[in-house]
Amino acid sequence: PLEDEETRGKAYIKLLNEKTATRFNRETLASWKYDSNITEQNLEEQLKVSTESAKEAKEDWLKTIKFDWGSFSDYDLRRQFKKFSILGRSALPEEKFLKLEKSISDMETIYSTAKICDYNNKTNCDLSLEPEITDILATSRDPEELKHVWVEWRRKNAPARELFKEYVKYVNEVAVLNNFTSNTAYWLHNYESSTFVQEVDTIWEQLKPLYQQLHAYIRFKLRQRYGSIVSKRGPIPAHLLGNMWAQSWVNVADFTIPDPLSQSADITSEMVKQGYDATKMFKKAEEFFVSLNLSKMTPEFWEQSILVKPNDGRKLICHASAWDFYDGKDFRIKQCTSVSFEDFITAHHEMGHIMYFMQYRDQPLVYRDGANDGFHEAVGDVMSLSVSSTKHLKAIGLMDANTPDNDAVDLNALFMIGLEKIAFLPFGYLMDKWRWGVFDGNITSDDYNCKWWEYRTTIQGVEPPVDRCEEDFDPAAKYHIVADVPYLRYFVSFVIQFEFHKAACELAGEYDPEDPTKPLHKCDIYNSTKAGEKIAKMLQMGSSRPWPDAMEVLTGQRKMDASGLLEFFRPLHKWLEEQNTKNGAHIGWEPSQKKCM
Ligand SMILES: C=C(C[SeH])C(=O)N1CCC[C@H]1C(=O)O
Ligand SMILES: [Zn+2]
Repeated sequence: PLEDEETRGKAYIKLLNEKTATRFNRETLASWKYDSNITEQNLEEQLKVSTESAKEAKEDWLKTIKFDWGSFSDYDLRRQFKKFSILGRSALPEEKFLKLEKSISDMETIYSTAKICDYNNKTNCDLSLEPEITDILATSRDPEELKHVWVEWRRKNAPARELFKEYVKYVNEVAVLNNFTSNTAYWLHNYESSTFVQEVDTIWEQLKPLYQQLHAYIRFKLRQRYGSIVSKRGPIPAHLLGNMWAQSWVNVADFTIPDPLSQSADITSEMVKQGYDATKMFKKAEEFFVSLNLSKMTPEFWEQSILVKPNDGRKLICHASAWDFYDGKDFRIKQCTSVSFEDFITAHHEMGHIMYFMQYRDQPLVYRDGANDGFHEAVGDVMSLSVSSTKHLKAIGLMDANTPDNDAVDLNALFMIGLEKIAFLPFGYLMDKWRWGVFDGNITSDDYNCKWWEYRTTIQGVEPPVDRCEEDFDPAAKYHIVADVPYLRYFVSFVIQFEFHKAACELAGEYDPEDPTKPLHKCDIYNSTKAGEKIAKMLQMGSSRPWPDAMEVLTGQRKMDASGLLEFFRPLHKWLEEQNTKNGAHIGWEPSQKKCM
């Protein structure tokens, strides 16, 4: 009878969680070994472990689906069985499984080992994305050099096109084997809402006016700086925005900041001056979490993490990442850290992942995940919103303590955060919009690249510095595309992190909607154990309940909405509108004149 089966099911799922944690630990150790040291042997070992693991997963899955778990009375038991009943990639027959794993690791290896030649010294062809090319895009003000690195990086990644086509075929097969219509539906089921894409579209429509104001202002300033290569009314040339993907504009702050006279020395030079190194950056990030009464990093974290690019000549994947080894104590970050404010923020971002891993480590394995993927990306960023406030930068000595506490200084700080957060939104939106089109078959391999540029020009308002064609494959210039990492999580994160920040700031007594002397953008939750307590409670839930239940614990709300972000940037929005009116800047952009054949 059912109650015996439900009792048996409880015992079964407990063992399955423990067995799966051990298997995930073995898999993750093999992946770490390859990602942190790209060699044929480490790849072979990694493929062997994941193939072995897939076989075990399938055997377990065949037992799991035998239970009539849908009729169990216990919600939690049903939820665990439901999650385990989705087998994932292990559903593929072995040789296709291997082909899929290999196509992804081959694409990632092209990306992680690609090098280009130096524009100013053609004999040096040893420039990697991190740190060399990233630094050039951040600091060069020579449009020809910027064009060179932009085009060359894409030329070196175009060979991923054929591998990507094969990847699309196999991930769609995995989706169908798991009873999803395509990989799009498989990715979206993480958000447990049949209307999630509509919710995202609605939020983007609410945020577009703010983005258009920032875009108009930045285009005006770039035209002042670079002249007619920046048009008055067209999209912004993507290579001039200080970032390989134009997804963050913080590196053009020096000539666009609202009040240059009130701008303190840029934080990066302060960090260099004060002898910051990678370890100090991560220790500072840990200090922030500990100030909220959240956990310290484990000894294994400091022993096993890779916080600076190894200089022993090895090849590795430098894209920053945080790792859970599913044993409750081994948690690591791999980041090729440069001493810069941008990387200081990323350090907080990655440590936010580690914090989440630690907070939910006592959950059953199947719940050791974000409430949705956006939650996982938001944790560290919530801390960074406080760290980036003038109040905090002064408190940790990265901004001169004598800097006056006035609106001009606060507007500069708000502008800096806007160059990161507002600029990102259309990019965070279009990355998966394009991939959903590809997985659903609406975008065929004949128009991968020109559809990509259609979205980039119409949604993000940026254009390539030179004409493009279908032989190019510009999406592969972005890590997440070649590494099979969904991207909607970052758009979701950039919206909900302001809801979390707003709730945390109220708990910390740092923000009061009725008190104009406590606006949201001046809030710093540092040392607020009250805020920390609620954040911890939300994180401890992992994915044990649908994400609105987790959000409700911290914010009292159950919906993703843009009001927190719009409230945070209200003063900047007003200032941008005034500036654009004063400058007669065109709002929005006309179609690009660049070709894509
Ligand atoms: C830092 C990470 C590792 Se989860 C990252 O990929 N991010 C963080 C912000 C957006 C996205 C990107 O770099 O494109
Ligand atoms: Zn992340």
